[in-house]
Amino acid sequence: MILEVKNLCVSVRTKQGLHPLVRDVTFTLEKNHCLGILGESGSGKSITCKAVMGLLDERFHVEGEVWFNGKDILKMSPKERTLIRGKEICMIIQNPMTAFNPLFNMENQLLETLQSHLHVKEKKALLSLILESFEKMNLSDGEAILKKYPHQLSGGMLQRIMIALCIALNPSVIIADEPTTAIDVVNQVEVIRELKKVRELYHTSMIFISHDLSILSQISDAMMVMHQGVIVEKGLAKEIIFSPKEAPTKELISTRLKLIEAFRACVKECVC
Ligand SMILES: Nc1ncnc2c1ncn2[C@@H]1O[C@H](COP(=O)(O)OP(=O)(O)OP(=O)(O)O)[C@@H](O)[C@H]1O
Repeated sequence: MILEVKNLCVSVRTKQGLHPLVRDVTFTLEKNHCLGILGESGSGKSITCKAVMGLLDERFHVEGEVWFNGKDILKMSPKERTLIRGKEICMIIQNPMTAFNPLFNMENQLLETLQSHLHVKEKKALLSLILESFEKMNLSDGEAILKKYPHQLSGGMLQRIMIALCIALNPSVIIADEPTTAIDVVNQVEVIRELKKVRELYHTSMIFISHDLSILSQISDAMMVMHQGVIVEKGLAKEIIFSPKEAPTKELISTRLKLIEAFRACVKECVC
């Protein structure tokens, strides 16, 4: 096991006191496995992962344990956490447009990120590492990409650049928080394909968050379902998909199936 989360509780401070957002979340991430976190919007998926990474600010009250390499991330100093983030645990966020600074070209910001995490100053070595990672992500003409600013690249392209950056950092764990939500369906397929490739090439352990069961089913080994801030079901991905036990899981699966059936009927009507 590479990551163990025990009894994680997250509350937000309000004028009326602490308001609970996530309660008693316990799970493990096995080495070289992908854990899919499924749940409707607002069920607590992102807050859970941000808490795991120690990314929540002082407005939030976090309790529990997050064990990584024999150390509890929640007990670490901010400096120790910064050393783990990026180098050991990388996060791919929902909207790639907000992940990059619009004022700098890709070369400047990718170099800066790699320099700060890898402690390598030599620009030439880092640039070749970036270009190598671009190639692995099927991003052709890497040199031209590096000269571009974020607004000159599509969402799908930026998401693949973010994955390439993760590859260059070679972390033990990647947390992908709805990485396909903000991009079109063609790019969604490509991003999933690239993330699967990362797992095959680097044996990276992964947490993949989504409200879309069809996407999760393509990449997850294990799955846990969240509903209103708690885990309602967890197990092997196949078990959850083929024999869901809890009402929120059944609801998510039947809604997805209804959408697929409605789309099929629509296509059939148009073709006939
Ligand atoms: N900054 C914040 N301040 C207060 N409450 C928040 C904040 N961010 C999230 N929440 C609340 O925490 C709960 C869980 O939100 P979270 O973002 O984890 O949901 P999610 O399952 O990731 O949903 P989505 O798929 O829409 O991203 C929600 O009720 C949300 O309103």
